[in-house]
Amino acid sequence: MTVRPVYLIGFMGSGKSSVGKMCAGQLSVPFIDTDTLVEQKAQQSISDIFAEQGEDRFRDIETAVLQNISREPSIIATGGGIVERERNQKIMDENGVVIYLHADFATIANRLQVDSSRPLWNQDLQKRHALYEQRLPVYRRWGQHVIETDDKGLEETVQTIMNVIKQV
Ligand SMILES: Nc1ncnc2c1ncn2[C@@H]1O[C@H](COP(=O)(O)OP(=O)(O)OP(=O)(O)O)[C@@H](O)[C@H]1O
Ligand SMILES: O=C(O)C1=C[C@@H](O)[C@@H](O)[C@H](O)C1
Ligand SMILES: [Mg+2]
Repeated sequence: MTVRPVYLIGFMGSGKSSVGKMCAGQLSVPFIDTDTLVEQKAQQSISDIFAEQGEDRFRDIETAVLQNISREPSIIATGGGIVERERNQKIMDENGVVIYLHADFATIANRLQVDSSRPLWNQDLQKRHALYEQRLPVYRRWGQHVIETDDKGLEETVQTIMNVIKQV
């Protein structure tokens, strides 16, 4: 495997946390989730941070935790909005390999239909869709590798990521 961290990027529900954890297990490297680090740093859930401190403050904490993650080999699941701050691209590009997990909006809507822990998913359909459309080109630009997940289950997505990692 690459001697550098692997950063998974993609929209909410693209599978970064679930497949990231599985990949790290197979590779016996640490699994790191920026959302978890943000919650630990703020001592609050993501929903509470958004409600009480606002999205801008959430983004500040997110960039700070991204910057501070060890540069040892690991699998890092980023938050879906990591592309909201330009600086995050520089941090990831300089330190590791960036893999974009793509899923169509319909696939995501299907995966997240019962979810209420994501404040930006928990808004009306038009806004969610606009957010998706706005971010899509950014994920594609930032991803050094792109993995299509629509027609893949968790296991198959993990195997595809492993194949990419073997080659970098
Ligand atoms: N390829 C897949 N096949 C089937 N289910 C999937 C797939 N990828 C993700 N899921 C399901 O979608 C849900 C959300 O996945 P996950 O939490 O990993 O997304 P995420 O990219 O980490 O989202 P966020 O940006 O909000 O952290 C989970 O229930 C997960 O099991
Ligand atoms: O897409 C987003 O902006 C977010 C995705 C989640 O991973 C969390 O980071 C939070 O809910 C915001
Ligand atoms: Mg996640």
